[in-house]
Amino acid sequence: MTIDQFNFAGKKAFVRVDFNVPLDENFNITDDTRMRAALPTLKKILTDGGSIIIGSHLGRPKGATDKFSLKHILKHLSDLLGVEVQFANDCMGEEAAVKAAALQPGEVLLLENLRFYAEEEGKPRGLAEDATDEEKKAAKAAVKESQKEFTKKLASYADCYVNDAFGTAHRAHASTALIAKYFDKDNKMFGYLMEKEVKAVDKVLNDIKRPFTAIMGGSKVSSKIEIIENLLNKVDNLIITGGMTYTFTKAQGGKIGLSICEDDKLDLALELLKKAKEKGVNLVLAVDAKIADSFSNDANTQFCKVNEIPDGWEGLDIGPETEKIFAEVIKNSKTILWNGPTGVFEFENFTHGSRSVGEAIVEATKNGAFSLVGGGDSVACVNKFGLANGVSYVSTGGGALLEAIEGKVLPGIAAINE
Ligand SMILES: Nc1ncnc2c1ncn2[C@@H]1O[C@H](COP(=O)(O)OP(=O)(O)O)[C@@H](O)[C@H]1O
Ligand SMILES: O=C(OP(=O)(O)O)[C@H](O)COP(=O)(O)O
Repeated sequence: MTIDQFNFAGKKAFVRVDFNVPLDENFNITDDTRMRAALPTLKKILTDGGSIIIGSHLGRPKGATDKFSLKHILKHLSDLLGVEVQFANDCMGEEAAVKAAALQPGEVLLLENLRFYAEEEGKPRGLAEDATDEEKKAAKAAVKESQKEFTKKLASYADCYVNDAFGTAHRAHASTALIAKYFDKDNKMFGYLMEKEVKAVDKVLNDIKRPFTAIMGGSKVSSKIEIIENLLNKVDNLIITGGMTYTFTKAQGGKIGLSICEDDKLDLALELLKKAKEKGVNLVLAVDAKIADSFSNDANTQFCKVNEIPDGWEGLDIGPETEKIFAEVIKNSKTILWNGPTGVFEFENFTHGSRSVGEAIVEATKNGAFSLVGGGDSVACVNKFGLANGVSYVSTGGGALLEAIEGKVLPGIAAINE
């Protein structure tokens, strides 16, 4: 079933989108690409005469907090759609059920952040640090059990299910995967964005022009480091940058000061370095860093070798030597995949590295390379630097894009196809 074949007239659609957009300290949206990307699907449903219940997450909350409330995006969503979008303060409460039931054709209801409930991810929360294995097992079983009710309730709001959340398609969560089984095959489908993203990934995978370079940065070290091993089977060059750098530097015995690091991934980092060598993949790491004496745009800064960061300082961007090395590799590539900034690009003083990587990608693209940039923050980055038109394809997925390129079947996609 494709969305084009479906007539939504008189139907209520539960649409899972990825509105996990970057917000500034005043809760202003700094990049709305992910919201705009879902508009064709939302508009098609409304034009057909359907109504919509929108489900999304925002950030990685560990419970209900104002900081991660989707009410911050409500007004902008109404503006983009040209419809006064209603809001349910709790995706599970009575209010959500009543408002969903009362929706008339052309109306839209946005549910509060689904991740305010542990059931969305299906992982227990609030476990004591010293919890025993037995307690952990019991907590996991309990949340898995209550997840069924949670999923069923979400499904009960609608007649059909549309998954348009490519950015979250690599998560086997209640609203991205489990929910699909509550709809028969004629009432569940991908939205336009999902269709477009899957086609773009297929295009790359079916015809990889070499050298193929992947650039992985950002701050989601633990989820992305796991992806590297499979990517090593696909790429010729792998540039590791951003927050991921320091786990590799520390693993090799370097001094990283206060830089972000995943201590339980040090062995994995060493193993990946070894595997890259065995497979003949050129794994490129930073040699220098722009360091700061606090996590702030106004911090004192200096450049130093990446493995000689003094105590009390942290690496917030790459240094000029590294920029040159990265640019050289990128400019000699024919396929380029970028996910994750080289530094804390939200702070003006730490944008230089990400900008230089973006510019090198644009130059390579001008010279015939096919370039893909993906991820909420990476896309915000290329937009901020005015480089989006110079890359071949901008994806709303970061981790999802990497996993799709890795060759994995994403749970959000499998759930609809099964
Ligand atoms: N050295 C670093 N230290 C701390 N945070 C970093 C560092 N480099 C990049 N980041 C942060 O990584 C975030 C983006 O990471 P991520 O979510 O993995 O990317 P994307 O959304 O593009 O997939 C940005 O908020 C940026 O500030
Ligand atoms: O922003 C997202 O992913 P990305 O940072 O890899 O682009 C998605 O919304 C998924 O979020 P998650 O990585 O917290 O599951």
